[in-house]
Order: sequence, then structure tokens, then C-alpha cells
Amino acid sequence: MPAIVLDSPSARDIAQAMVDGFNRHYRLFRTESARAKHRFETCDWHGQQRAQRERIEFYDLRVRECQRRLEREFKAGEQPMATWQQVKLHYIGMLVSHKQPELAETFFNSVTTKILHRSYFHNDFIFVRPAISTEYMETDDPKAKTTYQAFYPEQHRLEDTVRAVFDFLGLRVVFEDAQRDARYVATALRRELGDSRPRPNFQIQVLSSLFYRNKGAYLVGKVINGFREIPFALPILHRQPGTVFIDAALFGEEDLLLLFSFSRAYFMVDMEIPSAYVQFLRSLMPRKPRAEIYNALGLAKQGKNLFYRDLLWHLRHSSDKFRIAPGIRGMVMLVFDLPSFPYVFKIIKDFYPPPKETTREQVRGKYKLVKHHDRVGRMADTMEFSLLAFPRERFEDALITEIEKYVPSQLEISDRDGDGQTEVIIAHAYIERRMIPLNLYLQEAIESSTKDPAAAAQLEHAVLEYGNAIKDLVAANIFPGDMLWKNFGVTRHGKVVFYDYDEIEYVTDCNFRRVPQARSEEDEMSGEIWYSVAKGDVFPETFGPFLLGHPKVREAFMRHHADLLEADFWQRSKERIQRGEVIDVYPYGIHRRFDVNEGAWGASELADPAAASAETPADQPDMSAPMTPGEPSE
Ligand SMILES: Nc1ncnc2c1ncn2[C@@H]1O[C@H](COP(=O)(O)OP(=O)(O)OP(=O)(O)O)[C@@H](O)[C@H]1O
Repeated sequence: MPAIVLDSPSARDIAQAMVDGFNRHYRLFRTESARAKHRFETCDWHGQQRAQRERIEFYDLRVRECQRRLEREFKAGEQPMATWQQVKLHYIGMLVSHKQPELAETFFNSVTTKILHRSYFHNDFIFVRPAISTEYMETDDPKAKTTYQAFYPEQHRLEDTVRAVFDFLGLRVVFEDAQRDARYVATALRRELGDSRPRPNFQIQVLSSLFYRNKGAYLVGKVINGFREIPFALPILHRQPGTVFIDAALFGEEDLLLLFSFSRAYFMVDMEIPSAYVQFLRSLMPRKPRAEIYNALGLAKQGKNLFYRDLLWHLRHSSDKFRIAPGIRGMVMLVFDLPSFPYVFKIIKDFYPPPKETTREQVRGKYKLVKHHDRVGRMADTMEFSLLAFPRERFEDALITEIEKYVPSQLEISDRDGDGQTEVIIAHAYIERRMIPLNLYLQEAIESSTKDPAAAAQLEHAVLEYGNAIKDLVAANIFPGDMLWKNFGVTRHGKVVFYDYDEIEYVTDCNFRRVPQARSEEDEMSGEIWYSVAKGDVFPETFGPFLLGHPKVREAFMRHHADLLEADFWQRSKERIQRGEVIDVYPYGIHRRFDVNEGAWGASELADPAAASAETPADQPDMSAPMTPGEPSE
């Protein structure tokens, strides 16, 4: 790039307006996140969920606000390109000592791409790559807590150190029995450390802000001893309003991955320097992409931006082709993937065969509902993209033919940039983590189950997990609508997660009915529905024939989840929700709770996970490794 003279009088003012716009956004975002502490202290669960939902909208509101200001005060759309180049340089200068520079860069991109023509979406004008480093940033406020704090336990006084950590949190609540909880946590910690002697660097590091979600607050940190680093999280819950206790101790990367899963609502965390939180969390979960960590912290636009950079980077360093995703084709969604990349791309089709009666807008509405809802570990989060462009040669012909047939309205194949490369441009798509479709997973287990006892156990567990997934969704007021196996996926942790949203409804909008007595034998034998069905009517007794064709599946299902075929179960759940109960689904099994194990839990002492988890809406522990290797991590 030739030297640029900063001679445009308005460039600096435009850059300043954008910094102001971003600062306003982050101030509001942070304030709302910080209020989560008070909502937790006062058990305002409805408020917590409302705030979680509403915060998602903040970003787009502020971008629009800023764009309008630029148009009004600077006629931004009419500024010459030379000015825009200078705007970026001024902006970089203004971020030098900013505490959220990476977010501010993304904000800049969001605003400018609304104003500039596509051909200017490159590094001269927007932040294709970050300009400001986020390394080694800390607060300048001497009164503020640093991002994380270290505690140094004395040899035999680990309990005291744990107590000091509790005090450090500054929660305005009473611990039911802090001494007992400190003992539980210290015992669990000792067990994790095994026989290793305390080394000179023995310490506990904890992030200064708690992570709030629904009815829980989570303390997150790591224990360091010698060369070992053990990530941990402590869920804090209320027993009665105002009295809290530590419910469990989660240890290791796998536990943390479940806590930070893409299938849960975003956390509320008060962060001055979000990149420092991300860096710390990445040290606990090195396999989790930074994009997903930003998402989990509620910074979804940053997550999306980093995801897109990762995707482009991956495309530059791979050569395989996009293909139709394995499994049964969707009637509403056309789904494709790149084998080497652990995500799927979903486009809403232009038309749908009967009995589907929906529209593009309705489908988008359902996906939006899921985005805003508590996903309780059972619904995959999606990122929404417009005008995705990939090189044509990276697509299998069969996939192009499929898109041309079912979604012509969303497809353009052209050399958009005039650079000699033909691109496939997709007008609108959702992207989500790839899982193993449950129907394929079960099929494989059924085929191997006669010879392989492990496969038989896997089948049993998948069916158990499937029913638990539905029960968790129901507890969160979601009726999946279409409960066929193919609409659920299995994650690397063996968790069953729902991903087909076009027919979901709120449980409270459904009318769960028993099938009326047949009036005559002809009625019963006719194979037709002979009773009247109103909108919103659901007949759980009729689910069986669709789901339970295979005897082994049927047996397992009836052993664990026969209640799902009864209208009473659904009706009772609906009444609980209507009474205003907020049911939280915690990211660990019941056997992990100190109440159950009195702090004496160890991996080898695992209680029967099936029995344990069936009792409460708490998540399942891991199943054994999935049968198809190379699938994504959660
Ligand atoms: N996250 C995912 N991971 C792996 N495969 C997926 C994923 N999402 C969808 N698929 C595959 O794509 C197929 C269609 O997806 P989906 O169920 O979302 O479409 P649909 O059109 O809504 O389906 P339906 O016809 O049941 O309404 C699934 O059956 C599965 O094989």
C-alpha cells in the first residue's frame, strides 16, 4: 500500500464516531452482564433469562445506530474511498490502548460493510485481519481486580485457601456451610492431584468474574502443580433464596467443554478485557476454537467473525470438496459439509413437499427462537450468514445440481469480483457444528450389537440419551415437533442434541391429548385418523410406530422412556411451566453433585449414570467414544 497522507478533515471524526458507537455498545453489554450478579443474588431467574435473550439483540441495534449517525452527520455513503482508507488508519490509532480492540475492529467492519460496496471488503478498508494485538493486556485501574488471581495453598491448609477463593468472589449471599463446601472441594482437588507432592509453584488461579447462566453461577479456574495444570469449575447454586452452596467440582478439559458447549445459552460475565478471559479459557480448553469461546461469552459477532476467518484459512489449506451431508436429506433444509471441517451448512429450500407447510420466514423465525432460547445442552447453536462465497472448484457437481434443483433462489455462480475465479455465492445459510446423525449412529450400533457387547451398550445409551434430550427440551418449554431419530445428532461426548427446528413449538402452545376411544371397529382398522384434530393438538401415544420400529430400540426405549408416549407426562410438564417454574439443566450428571456423593466422587466410582441422570434434568456423563472417528469436539 502506498504511503497515505491523513489529509481528510472528516476521516478522523468518522473514526471517532465509530469508536464512540462501539464504546456505547460495550458499556451497555457489560452493564447488562454485570447485573447478572445481582439477579443471581436475588434469585431473579426470569430476569436472568430475559436478560440473556435481550442482550443478543444489543449488537445489531448499536451498529444500526452508528450507521445512521454516520449517514446523518457525515453523509458516509458519499465519502470517497481515500477518506475511508484514512478512517481505518485513524481508528487503529484510537485503539492503541483500548481494552476491547478486537471487538472494536469487528464493530468497525459491521458498520463499514453496511456502507461500502462489496468490492471494498479487503484489508485496506476493513479489518480482514486484526491490527491491534490483544496480548498481555490488563486493567489500568489499580482498584479493579485483574483478570485472574492466584492463590497459594499451604501444604495442609487447602480448605482455607478454597475458603479464601469463596470470599474473593464478593457474592452478597450467605453460604449454607462454607466450611463443608471448602472441605468437599479440597478433597476433590486432592484426589485430582493424586499422589503428586506440592511443588513450589503449587497454586490455584481463578477468573475474577463469575460466569452466570440461568440459575447457576460458575467459578472457573485452574490448579497448577509442577508441570500439571488442571482446569476446574465450581457451580454455585441457591438452596433457598439467599443461601448458596457449591454443588459439584468439575475437573479437566472434557468437563469444561460440556460447561461451555455450543448447545447452551451464552454466559453473562463482567469482563473489562474479554480477550484476556478468552486466553485464559483457551488454556483450559486448547481444542476449543476461540470463535466458540467468544460465542459462549455472549460476544457472538466476534465469534462469527473469527469463525469466518478460520473457515477461509481452512479453505486455503485444504483441497477437499463441499458435498451433500451424510444422512437422510431434509425436506426443508438442504445440508452440505466439507469433510475436513467440523461444521455443516444449511440452506432453506425454495419449496417443501407435503406434509410440510411452512415458509422461509417461518423457518427463519424458528431458528431465531432457538438462538434466543435456553438451549439446555440439547439444541445446537447456529450462525447465520449472508452472501457466502466459495470457489466453484471446491464443490462436488452433485451438490451444485442439488442446490440448483431445490434452492435456485439462493444460488449465484459467477465471477463476482472479476478476478477470474468463479465463485458459488449462497444468499443465506446457517452454519452449525457437525454431529453424527442419530439414525446413522443407531444403525451402526444395531448392526454391530449382535457380536459386540460394547455396541449393544452404546445402543442402549443412545436411546436413553435421546429420551433425556427430549425431556430436557420439554423442561425448557420446547416441543421438538418432529422427533424422528434423524433430527438429532450425537456429539463427540456422546450427547444427543436436536438440530431440526422447523417444526418446534412451545410446550405451552400445545394441547397434549389421548387418542379418543374408537367408535367402531371400522374406525380402528381404517388406518386413517378418525378423530378430529385441532391446531396445536399432539397425541403422544401415536409417536411409537414412527420411532420404535426396531425391537432392540423399542426395548431400550420402553425401559427408560415409556412415559414419553403418554399424554399425561407432557401435560404435567406443561403445567409445571405454566406455574412459572424455571427448570435449569446443569451441565453435569447428578452423580457429580456433592449432595449425592458427599465430595467422594472419582472417575472410578462412577455411579450408574443411566439411573442417576434419569432422575433429574441434569446432563449425562460422557458415553464411550462414538463409533465414527474424527468427529468434532464439543
Ligand atoms: N448438525 C448436523 N450435523 C450432521 N448432520 C446434520 C446436521 N444437521 C443436519 N444434518 C443432516 O442433514 C439432514 C437434514 O437436516 P435437518 O433435519 O435440519 O433438515 P430438515 O429439512 O429440517 O429435515 P426434515 O425433513 O426432517 O424437516 C439431517 O437428517 C442430517 O442427516
